[in-house]
Amino acid sequence: QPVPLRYGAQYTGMRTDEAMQQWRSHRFGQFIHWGLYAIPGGVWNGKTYNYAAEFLKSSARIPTATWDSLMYQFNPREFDARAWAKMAKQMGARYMTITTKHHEGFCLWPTKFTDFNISNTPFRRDILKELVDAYNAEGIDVNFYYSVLDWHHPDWRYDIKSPEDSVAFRRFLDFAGNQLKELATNYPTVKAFWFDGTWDSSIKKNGWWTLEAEQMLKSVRPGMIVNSRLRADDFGKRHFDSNNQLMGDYESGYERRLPNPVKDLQVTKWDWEACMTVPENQWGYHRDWTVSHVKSPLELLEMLVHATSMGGNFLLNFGPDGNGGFRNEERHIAQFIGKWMEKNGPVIWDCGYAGWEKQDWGYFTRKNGSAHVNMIVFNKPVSGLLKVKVKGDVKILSAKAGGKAYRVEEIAKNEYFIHFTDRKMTEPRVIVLETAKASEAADKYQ
Ligand SMILES: C[C@@H]1N[C@@H](c2cn(-c3ccccc3)nn2)[C@H](O)[C@@H]1O
Repeated sequence: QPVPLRYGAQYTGMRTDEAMQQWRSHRFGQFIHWGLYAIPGGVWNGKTYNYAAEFLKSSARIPTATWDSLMYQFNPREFDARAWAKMAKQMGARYMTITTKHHEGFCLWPTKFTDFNISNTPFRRDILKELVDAYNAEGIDVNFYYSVLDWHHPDWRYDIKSPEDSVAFRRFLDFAGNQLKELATNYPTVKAFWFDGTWDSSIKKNGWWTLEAEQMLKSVRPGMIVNSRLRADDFGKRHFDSNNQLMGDYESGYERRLPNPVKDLQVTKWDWEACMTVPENQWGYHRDWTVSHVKSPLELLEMLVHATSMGGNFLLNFGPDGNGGFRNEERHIAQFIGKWMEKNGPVIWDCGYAGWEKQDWGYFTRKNGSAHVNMIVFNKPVSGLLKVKVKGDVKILSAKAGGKAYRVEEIAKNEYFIHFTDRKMTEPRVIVLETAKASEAADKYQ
C-alpha cells in the first residue's frame, strides 16, 4: 500500500517529450568545474592538500573572509568560450554542464541576489552567458550545475536546531529560489539543472522547497529537466521517495562510479547519468595530479561505452585553471575520445541498452528500435570467439566492422560465436550485428 506523499515523485515512468528524448540521445556530456578554487588549485601557503581541490577552503581551514577575497584575484586572461566549445565539439560531447555556483557560493553570473559574483571581479564579464552562447553555437546544449549548499551565505544552515535557524534558513531558501528563477529566466536556452549539495538535514527537513524549486523551473521553462539529487520527500528520502519512486527526471546518484552491468540492470528502466573525474577525486583544478591515479583516455572511453550500454549518460569532468586554460592531460583525453567518436559516435549517440546479457569481451548498444545491435569489443578472448546470447525471436544474420565481415557461428538456440580475427587491438573495435526474426528463418537447432 503506497505511503501518501505530498513531496514525492510527481510522475512514474520515463518522460517521452522531445526535450527529454534530446537529453537522453546525447549520451555524452562535458562537466566543467570552475570557480575561485581554480586559483589556488589545491595548494595553500606552500602546502599541497590532496583532497578534492574544490574543498580546499575546508581542507586548509581557510576563514571565509580570506577565501572570499580570492574574488578580487579572479581574472582568467586565457578564457575563450569559443575555444572551449570547439574542444568539446571535437570530443563528441553533445551537452555541457557548468558549475554556476559551487559550495563556495561564488557565482559565475552577475546575479542580483549576492555581490559574491563575477561582476565584482577584475574579469567582470558574464562567463555564463559567454559559455552558453559559444556552446550553443557549436550545437551543444548547456545545463546548469547549482549547489544548494553555500559556504558563503550567512543564512545557510546544515541543520535546523532552533527557531533562529528556521528563520535564517527560510531566508536562504528564498535566496536560492530567486537565483534559480534568475538563471532559468536570463539564460533561456538552458536545458537542465544539475543540483548538488542537498544531502544536509536542513534540506531533508524542507522537502516542500525542493518540489517547489523543480516546479518553478518547469513553469519558467516548460520541458526543463531536473536531476534526482535535488529532491527530498516528506520523510527526507532522497533520489527515490518513500514509495521507491524516482524523483526528478533522471537518477544522478552515480558520482565517480558506474552501475554494475550485471547486478544493477534496474537502471535500464529509467533515465540516469554518471559523472566522472579524470583524477581519482578532483573536480576543480588541482596543480598536482601526481597525488592520485589519473584515468587514461581508454579507461574513460570504456566508461562512456559502459554507460551507454546501460541506457545512461556519461558526464566527463574538466577543471580549467584560474587563467581559463585546460591541462594537457585533459586536452589529450578530449582529442583521443574525439578521434574514436568521429568514427564510432553512431554507436553512442541516440543509442542505449540492447537488452542482451553482458559478455566479457565488452558491451552491446542499440539505436532506438533498431534491428542492428552494436558490439564494442574491449577484450579480445584467447579463444578468438566472441560469445553473443540473443534474447527472444532473434537470429543474427551478419557481423560487420566497416567493410570487414566476421564469421557468425550459431552454437545453440539463441547462442552464437563471432569469430574475431583481429590481430593487435589498439582501440575498442565496433562490430555491427544485423538481426532478423528467427521465426522467419530456418531454425538449425530444435
Ligand atoms: C559533483 C561533485 N559533488 C561534489 C561533492 C562531493 N561531495 C562529497 C562529500 C563527502 C563524501 C562524498 C562526496 N561533496 N560535494 C563535488 O565537489 C563535485 O561537485
